[in-house]
Amino acid sequence: MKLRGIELRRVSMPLVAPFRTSFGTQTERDVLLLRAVTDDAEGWGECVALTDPLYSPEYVDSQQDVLRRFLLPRLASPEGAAALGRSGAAAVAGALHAYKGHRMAKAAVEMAILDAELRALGRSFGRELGAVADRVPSGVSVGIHDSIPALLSAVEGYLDEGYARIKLKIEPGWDVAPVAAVRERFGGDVLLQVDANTAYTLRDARHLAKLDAFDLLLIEQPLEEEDVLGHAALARQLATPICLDESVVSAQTAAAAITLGACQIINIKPGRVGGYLEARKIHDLAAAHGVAVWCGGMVETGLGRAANIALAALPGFTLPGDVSASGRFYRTDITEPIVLVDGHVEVPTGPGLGVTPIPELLDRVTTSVEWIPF
Ligand SMILES: CSCC[C@@H](NC(=O)CCC(=O)O)C(=O)O
Ligand SMILES: [Mg+2]
Repeated sequence: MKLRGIELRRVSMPLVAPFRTSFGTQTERDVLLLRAVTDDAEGWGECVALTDPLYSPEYVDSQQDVLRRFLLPRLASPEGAAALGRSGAAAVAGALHAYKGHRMAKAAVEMAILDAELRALGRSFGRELGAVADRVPSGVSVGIHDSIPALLSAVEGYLDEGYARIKLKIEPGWDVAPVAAVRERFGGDVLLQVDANTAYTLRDARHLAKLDAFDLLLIEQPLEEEDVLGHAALARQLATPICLDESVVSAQTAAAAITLGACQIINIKPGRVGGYLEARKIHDLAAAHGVAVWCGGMVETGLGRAANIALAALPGFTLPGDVSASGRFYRTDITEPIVLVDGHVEVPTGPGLGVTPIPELLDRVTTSVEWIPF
């Protein structure tokens, strides 16, 4: 693997509707894409950092900066180039380990190099990661709405589209009532879960226990990301399984959370944990402990979406993921749109990601391009 350089490209994609969570409302996605150019092929990576550091410490400008000033020069150094020459994408995490954090930037560069490597080999992401299915069920994430009727209308639309599972964003003041209304309107058979994005504290335990009445699959990240012991205490007070998202940033933190009883389920997001190879490690670790995992989403373009679907096809991903169709968030994706068929999305079979940006669509949303030569 000889890397000639990496393009840092920013694209701005309007969302089809505002997406409100406990930490804010998004109306467009400012995405950092990486294009790795090697002697044998080109590969694409997607950095999932949001515009503001409200989901995690990373924000998109910080990730472009850390790539430009630290991560890419390290990979371009003689040691980095030698490691890449020997082991390709498998060398990226080790080569960048000295730099703390910035996992979303590290994940994006590993993804781009892995994509180039696999395209050159003619091997798909799914084949490389260990996919055991050619399609996976898709859940859908539903934001906080202005009213219960508006929420019910949105949920009805997603159920009509065939989504296999409904996830409701919640926050203090918008939790028990919307969940009860969805259960009342659509019945007990709908697979239903909630995501608080760290909005509660342990003092809310008795209130959160009211959600036990609604047969939820899980409660995702109720407490702040570093409160692992708080999640363990909360798990002892709730019947509904606790699922961690923001708290799990590596296989190490996944092991600690499982051992401490802080979670019974894990939402795996490759960008959050530093890449698809670390994501697979967490999948393997969770399986060894009998912990179910599912693939989370960060409102990715079709590039990240395609890679997530390949990951979601691994055997331990036993719950529907946030791997929804492109149309959930975007009127026009930068790739061929990912579509929902009978509640499932197809695992791409082509080399690498199996999808590539459509040049004219990519150019239409591009806001900047920066070339980093190696
Ligand atoms: C902008 S919200 C991103 C984080 C959120 N992601 C989703 O709700 C799923 C988004 C998607 O389907 O891509 C989560 O905490 O799980
Ligand atoms: Mg979440």
